Amino acid sequence: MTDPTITTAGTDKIVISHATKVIRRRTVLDDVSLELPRGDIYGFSGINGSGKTMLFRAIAGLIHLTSGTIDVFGQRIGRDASFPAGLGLILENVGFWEEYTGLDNLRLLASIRGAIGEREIRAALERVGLNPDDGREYGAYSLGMKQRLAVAQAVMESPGLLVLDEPTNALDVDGIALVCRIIREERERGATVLLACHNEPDLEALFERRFYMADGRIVREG
Ligand SMILES: Nc1ncnc2c1ncn2[C@@H]1O[C@H](COP(=O)(O)OP(=O)(O)OP(=O)(O)O)[C@@H](O)[C@H]1O
Repeated sequence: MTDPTITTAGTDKIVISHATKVIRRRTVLDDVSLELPRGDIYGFSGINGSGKTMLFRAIAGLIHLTSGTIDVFGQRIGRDASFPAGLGLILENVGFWEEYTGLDNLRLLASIRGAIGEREIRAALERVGLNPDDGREYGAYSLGMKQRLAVAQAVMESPGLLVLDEPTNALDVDGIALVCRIIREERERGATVLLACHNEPDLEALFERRFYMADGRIVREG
């Protein structure tokens, strides 16, 4: 029998309805409503503090909305699921273990879901140009290597939804081109991609729809 608490409408889209978040009497997300069909690359632009990261945190289930709802492919976040099933995430301040190598970091993260094994983990590292057998600890990585590892962990489980907040931070020209290629490949695989960035023409060229945010609101599309 179908569980009546599971939302079945909109299984092929992300539906954000009047999403509002107030933190210490400041409205940081203000009545955001969007429908994002599965399978496209959606870009979010806006000045610092306009609410892109807050929106991404809400979609990822990392913050609870003050009011409004977010349904990801038919699952209401915070009710049917704590976070979207099959989520790959890059957000600032999402940490790795400093004293472990990149490979050991990914092994630990992969062990949470148990969905992939050693072969996929190594392939994810190679895909972002990191050597799986590099013995250095994460704490000794350069900023660009750290960002590459963040991309590897986001894509390693072939997620259905990629939420990428400034995924090319700290990357050189080659790194940016590589991440753009990976995002394009992920989209071709069928992933839906939400992407926030600042003046990154290479990333912006990937956007299929683009939303501008200001003061916690979507102010325009285009
Ligand atoms: N933990 C917090 N407590 C209170 N306010 C916060 C917190 N985190 C963010 N904010 C506020 O929420 C608003 C939206 O911030 P957010 O990080 O979503 O912006 P952004 O568009 O991602 O900016 P950036 O381009 O700098 O990453 C800002 O005014 C910020 O000061």
